Amino acid sequence: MIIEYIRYRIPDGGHADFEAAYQRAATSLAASEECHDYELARAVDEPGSYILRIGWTSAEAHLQGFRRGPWFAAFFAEIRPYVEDIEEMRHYERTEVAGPGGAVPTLYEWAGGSAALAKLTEAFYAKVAEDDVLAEVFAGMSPEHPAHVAIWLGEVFGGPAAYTAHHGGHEHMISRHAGRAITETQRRRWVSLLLATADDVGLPADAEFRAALAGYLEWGSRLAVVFSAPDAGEVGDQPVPRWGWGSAPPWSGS
Ligand code: HEM
Repeated sequence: MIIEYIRYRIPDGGHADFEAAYQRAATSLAASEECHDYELARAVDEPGSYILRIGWTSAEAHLQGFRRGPWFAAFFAEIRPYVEDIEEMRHYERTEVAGPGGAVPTLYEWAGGSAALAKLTEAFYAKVAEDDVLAEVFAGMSPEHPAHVAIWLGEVFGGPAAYTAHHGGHEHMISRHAGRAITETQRRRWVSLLLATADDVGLPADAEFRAALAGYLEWGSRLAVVFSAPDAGEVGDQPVPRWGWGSAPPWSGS
């Protein structure tokens, strides 16, 4: 994705009209298939300074697609009066420097850290050993497996990158599923048993945490099925994924 930043300096007395014009122009952005997302922010310490951020699928999609497409005329009609107020208009690309700050707890912290995740996977794989669908799948499981999965989950949920540092990272995890031909029945049982175990061991039961946990388990387990298929291709070197709160951040009670 390419990010376009447009900085405006709007003279006194014109701020409300400017924002209203962009509110109308935004319907064209929302409808454009080249536009990923957009956001207009106003400076709090320098009234009249605005920054518009638009995520485009690519610079070419913006310049060749949007500008020549069906939505541009209506968009430009709204913002044309403010073209002279533009101070900067550039396309940017993301760098590796990005991440969440400390204001929102990670899922790892919310869950209770490494001890809580280790308790979860210990209890889970004890149940797996007794399960009519899963026992056979994990019959040859190494004794360290529960601890390793807890370390994996910890890294995915924003804790220490210990699986990457000490356990072979993403590539190793993928290799442990390769060729196992995990079925949909096995996957579904794996997820439902793990969610039930989350209740048993007392992981936070709030709606936001459980939605994020269930979302990751659905996503990850479906990928495990894909990677375990006999005809699965090479995955290549990738970082361990990170999973966050998604659309429902932790409830602060206000
Ligand atoms: C979100 C979903 C999943 C995650 C995060 C996950 C995580 C992992 C990890 C980290 C390992 C490697 C452990 C190590 O380093 O020793 C592993 C291995 C394994 N996983 Fe999964 N897994 C998932 C889904 C599944 C499912 C759905 C199945 C089957 C129903 C499955 C079956 C296995 C098996 C059989 C192994 C090898 C165990 C051993 O021999 O030690 N996994 N998994």
